[in-house]
Amino acid sequence: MRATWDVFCNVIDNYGDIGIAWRLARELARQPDLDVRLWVDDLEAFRRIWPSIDADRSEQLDAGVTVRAWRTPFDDTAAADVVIEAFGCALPESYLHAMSARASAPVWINLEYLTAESWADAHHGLPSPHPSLPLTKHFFFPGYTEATGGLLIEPDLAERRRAFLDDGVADFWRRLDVVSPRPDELRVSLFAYQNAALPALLDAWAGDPAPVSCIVPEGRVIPQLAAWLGVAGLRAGETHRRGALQVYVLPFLSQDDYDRLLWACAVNFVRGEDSCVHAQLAARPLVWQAYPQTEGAHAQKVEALLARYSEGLDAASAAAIGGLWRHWNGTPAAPELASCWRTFRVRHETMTRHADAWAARLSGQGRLTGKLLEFVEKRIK
Ligand SMILES: Cc1cn([C@H]2C[C@H](O)[C@@H](COP(=O)(O)OP(=O)(O)O[C@H]3O[C@@H](C)[C@H](O)[C@@H](O)[C@H]3O)O2)c(=O)[nH]c1=O
Repeated sequence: MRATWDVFCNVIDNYGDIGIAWRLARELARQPDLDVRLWVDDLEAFRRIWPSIDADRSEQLDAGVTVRAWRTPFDDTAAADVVIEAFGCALPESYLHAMSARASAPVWINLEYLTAESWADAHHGLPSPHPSLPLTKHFFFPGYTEATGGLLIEPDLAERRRAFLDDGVADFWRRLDVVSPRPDELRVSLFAYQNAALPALLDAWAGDPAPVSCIVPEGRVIPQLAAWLGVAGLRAGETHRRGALQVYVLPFLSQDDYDRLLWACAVNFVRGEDSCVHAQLAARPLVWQAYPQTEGAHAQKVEALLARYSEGLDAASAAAIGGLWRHWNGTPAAPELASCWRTFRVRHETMTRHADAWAARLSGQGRLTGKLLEFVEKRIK
């Protein structure tokens, strides 16, 4: 018998909520015997990462997923066998009642934010009974260890990446209207929040002994980049040179094209969660900007992932990557950013080998979709 799954996504800001919910829904829809609906309250944001979405439609089928507009008041609908709320979004009251009216309660899961911190091991899977309805929610923590829910890794990702690297990169640059890299050039992608360290980084790139190309999709970092370049504004399609640095501004890409950008660049500056995971899987060195949290809570997330990621790196490389990550997240670090960049540059090949081994290690461990299916299987009545 086919099982029904409802995934709920409330877009708070940025693209991580919908980016992760969409990857998950697509993966679930690829399983045999699952009917998957994705409820999204901001189809405009969704359309930016997945341009075939029609923001005016209340229901549409895309990539095997039934996409429903999550509106208030909420449409009356039967509750699914499995209900996933992404990142603690509050389910509509009427839907909660539909869940409790079923003969057997659905498996109800709150998909949590990813962290490399060790406490995720102990929190993964914990139940939380609803205060007044006969329903129990379970907390599902993605993570980097066997005890967590794993990472959202598409099973065919490595294969698609290899095929792209063998045969697709030149076409990709052509399609984006960006010249192909010269042999001595370092190509870097930049996806960031506003960042106090950006001017120092751009100075370092402009002063690099070899050419550096920075590929930046339109987004929150653009005003700061324009200020550093000394131009009034920046639009997709513009390119500017300062010293060794060539900047290319791209339109915001589809999620699949953004993955390709991560594969095609030699170094990726990423932010939040989803681009961070997919930059790790791109097997290229990355510099991560965590989503800024009050009281500096993000610094602990950065240190936790850095500790895991740097395992097995030689001391100089670990210091360089650690320095870059800390400067990039506003945490105290020595030496200064330019010096970390120089060391990183010299050790780029070592870092790339390390990134490759790290990606292989991640791909070999438990995947989120598989673990989620197992988790549900044990609880479904
Ligand atoms: C740059 C770019 C990204 N993307 C996609 C990749 C990802 O799926 C998504 C970006 O998501 P993230 O990398 O997670 O970064 P983000 O900053 O957009 O999302 C954040 O939102 C906050 C609310 C969360 O608390 C954070 O943890 C984080 O997830 O956008 C594109 O589709 N096209 C693009 O051009």
